[in-house]
Amino acid sequence: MTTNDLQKHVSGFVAVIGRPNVGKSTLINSLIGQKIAIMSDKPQTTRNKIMGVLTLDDAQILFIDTPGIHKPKHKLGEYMVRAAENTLHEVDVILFVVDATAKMGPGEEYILDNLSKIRTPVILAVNKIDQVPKISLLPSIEKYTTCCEFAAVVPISALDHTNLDRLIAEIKAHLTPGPQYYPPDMVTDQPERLVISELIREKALHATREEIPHAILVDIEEIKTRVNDDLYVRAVIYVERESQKGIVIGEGGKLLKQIGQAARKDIENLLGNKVFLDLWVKVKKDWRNRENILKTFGFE
Ligand SMILES: Nc1nc2c(ncn2[C@@H]2O[C@H](COP(=O)(O)OP(=O)(O)OP(=O)(O)O)[C@@H](O)[C@H]2O)c(=O)[nH]1
Repeated sequence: MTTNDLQKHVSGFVAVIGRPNVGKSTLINSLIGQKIAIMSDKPQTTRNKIMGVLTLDDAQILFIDTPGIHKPKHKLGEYMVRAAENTLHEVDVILFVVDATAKMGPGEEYILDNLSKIRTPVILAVNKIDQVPKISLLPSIEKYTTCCEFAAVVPISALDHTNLDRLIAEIKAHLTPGPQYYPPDMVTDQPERLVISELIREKALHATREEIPHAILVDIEEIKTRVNDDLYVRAVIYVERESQKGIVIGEGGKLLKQIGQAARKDIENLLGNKVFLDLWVKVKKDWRNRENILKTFGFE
């Protein structure tokens, strides 16, 4: 990059917020083009902040995928809300993602109320427009624009990649000249173990469907590089009750094996190494309400 290019180069942080299930992970994945954030059909699965880095010729955008803001129900919920709110003060732009197929509800009102206390510019991304007729789009957008001021409003489909260029342009307009923080080939600054635990969690949630809503926590106990750069990973899936342990393991260990195989494939794709995944299931009663356990897993 020449000095002249550097002067034109902008960079900054963007917090992606929105009610669970509006499509934040899908959007980040579509923008960055690589699977880094957890995806699930169930709400509130994004528990850790996963950062994706979009490197363009003239800009570098660092996305922070904040955990879904919602009213705290337990300690983990409180952590998520606090972390998200702190982040919002520090970023250059807030990307508020809403679902065009759903009415504006208490979840959005709660977020809007929080946003009104923050001076960071907010871009409203109205997602899933592939699912709604054009005629009903405007009235639903107006619900938001009449009550709040946005730096921009961009209707998008994260799934179909519709209007994502415009979204990027709007984001770029709010960034200031700055350096490339990360090398261009870097898509996430998360430690390997966080990404690996997210992938395992995603597979476990997917495999157990409705039976274990959010009672799963994954801890990576060990990562070791073996000969030929093969990776050995020992991970524990923590559940809250003995009965849930049985569900995750499945008959004759069938389900756990399935979770392990699916996760291993994704980890190998992501890291480009052959992986040996040593997967365990353990019970830790009521982990959601224990602050020290949260700390152990890196939730400061
Ligand atoms: N039709 C349609 N579906 C979408 C679009 N974007 C996301 N989805 C779907 O919406 C569901 C939720 O998407 P996610 O990306 O997991 O949502 P999220 O906001 O990250 O959810 P949390 O992590 O729980 O906060 C998934 O089934 C996606 O496939 C879109 O543009 N169009």
